[in-house]
Amino acid sequence: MTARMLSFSTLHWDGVSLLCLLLLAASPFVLSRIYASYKDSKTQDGTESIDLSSKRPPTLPYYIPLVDHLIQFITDGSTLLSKASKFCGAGVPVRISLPGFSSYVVSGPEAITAFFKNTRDLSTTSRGVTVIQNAFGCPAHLAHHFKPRHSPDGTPDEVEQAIHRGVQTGLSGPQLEILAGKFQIALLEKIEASKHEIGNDWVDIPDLCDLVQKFVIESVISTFFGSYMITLNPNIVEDFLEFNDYIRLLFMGMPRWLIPKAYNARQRMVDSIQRWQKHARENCDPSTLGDVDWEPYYGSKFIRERQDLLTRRGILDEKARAAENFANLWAANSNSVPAAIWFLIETLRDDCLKKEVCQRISSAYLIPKVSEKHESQQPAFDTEKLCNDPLLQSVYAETLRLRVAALIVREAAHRDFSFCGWHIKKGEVLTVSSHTEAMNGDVWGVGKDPSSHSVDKFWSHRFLVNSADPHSGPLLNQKAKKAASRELSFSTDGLAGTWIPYGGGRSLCPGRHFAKREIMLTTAAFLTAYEIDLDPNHIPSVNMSHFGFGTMPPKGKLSCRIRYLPR
Ligand code: HEM
Repeated sequence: MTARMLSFSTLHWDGVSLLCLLLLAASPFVLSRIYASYKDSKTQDGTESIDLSSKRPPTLPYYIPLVDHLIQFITDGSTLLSKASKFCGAGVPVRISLPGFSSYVVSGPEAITAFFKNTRDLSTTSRGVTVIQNAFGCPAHLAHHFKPRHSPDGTPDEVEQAIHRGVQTGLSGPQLEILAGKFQIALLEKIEASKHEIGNDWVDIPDLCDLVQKFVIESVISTFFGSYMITLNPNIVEDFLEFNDYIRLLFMGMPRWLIPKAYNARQRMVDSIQRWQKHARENCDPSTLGDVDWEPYYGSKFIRERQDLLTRRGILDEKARAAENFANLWAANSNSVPAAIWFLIETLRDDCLKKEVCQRISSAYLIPKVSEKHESQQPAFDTEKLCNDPLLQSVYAETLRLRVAALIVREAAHRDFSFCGWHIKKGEVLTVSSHTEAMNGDVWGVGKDPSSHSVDKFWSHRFLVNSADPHSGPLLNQKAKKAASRELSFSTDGLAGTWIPYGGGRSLCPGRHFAKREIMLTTAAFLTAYEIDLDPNHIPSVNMSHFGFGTMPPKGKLSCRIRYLPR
């Protein structure tokens, strides 16, 4: 069997056999590890209590020393994280261990709120450097440039603060609305152009996701990076999707000889981005652009200013700059695109919901003025109206609750400290799992009929509160409201530390406002332009292999028939 024919899991088990042989050779060491594992398992079945006086958090038991929790993390990360969160109950950090890396899993709303608030002791230091190198191809000797820099008092230095401010202002306020408008126009143009292939008669297509992600990713890329990023690199969407399929293995630093296709896809992406950087540098002088919000070379003001910040940070090498631009391109697409697809799928799967959603969308449809010659050059939807609609917001929040599985990581960068009464040493890492909290049956509301709306199922109305109905709303124990009204309102009240698809604290995802607009506009544009019939015999399932890396996409292909709606 050649290395190419081996699946990753086969390889892994071969590795395990090899490890067993090595373990025999190193038996004294192994025995002590097995004893440690046995000790931990005793604490689990309650025959020996955890030594609270040491104030060191417990470890989740594992049975194969050296491999520790690796196999379970790879094969079923969701169950591993859930076990860790239940091991000693909410609020007790529990250590899980992978070869060369270990982390304490933090669970429960109070502990997670403390985790996000403690920006003094917990920072994001280590991950950026490893990720920019492993996943985005920054040359190893330059990766240290991406280490956040601090002033002597431990606070981020001037350039770090400028980067943070740049992301916040570039993705909110007036710039956000410009980006959302650009995105909407780009998407509508692609849908309009598809009329040549999808006419008024039904067409069978093998995978709806392919169609949606092609249109949405291209629109996001041209919104942020300018139209030349696409014209210079016509295969960028395909390369991105292939790269993204391997993201987990790349993040983990899997060597090239094991995953050559991943490295090739990554290289094509880096080459494309470098081509774009060179083209923009040669054809556009940013110093002449002043306050321009968008132009075709660098795209958005946000990305243009980011290039200047890279220079101020001393990152001059083109490959290192490409790695950072690549990281931004990935952040802008990897989570929101599958989330947009899920929003559309859930709406299409339920006729009643589809009817309601279509009504809300049509009330946000802006009737084009007769004087407007180029209809497709104008936004068609009132984005604010879409984003404030209670039902659409509930579908959006429920989609993220169910499909986002982000592992939010912080490090005790500066010193030992006490976390919820437990001693964490300098350099140790703490992790929060958004999906584990999203599945916490002690917190989430399940309506009047818990079996239909259990936490593992999609329920479009979960985030809608009817103050006259104590069973409504996202919380199991919804607090009674003063004035009883039958009107449904969207609410995430009481969900701090529980609904956390965007992380929290200082690193709370700055792209969340754009993502919300992108997700809603995608469904609005598709449902207005097309009639889509999903295959009723196919129930879409979730690709859990993306667990830990943000939004988990649908698994496999989603065949459907589609036609352009006559207007
Ligand atoms: C459904 C869509 C999205 C989800 C679920 C998501 C989730 C996340 C999460 C969990 C983090 C880490 C937060 C933390 O450490 O506390 C993050 C960070 C980040 N996201 Fe998003 N994101 C989404 C969309 C976007 C978009 C559309 C953009 C850009 C346009 C973006 C840009 C970023 C950036 C730049 C960071 C790093 C922030 C920092 O380290 O300070 N995200 N995102």
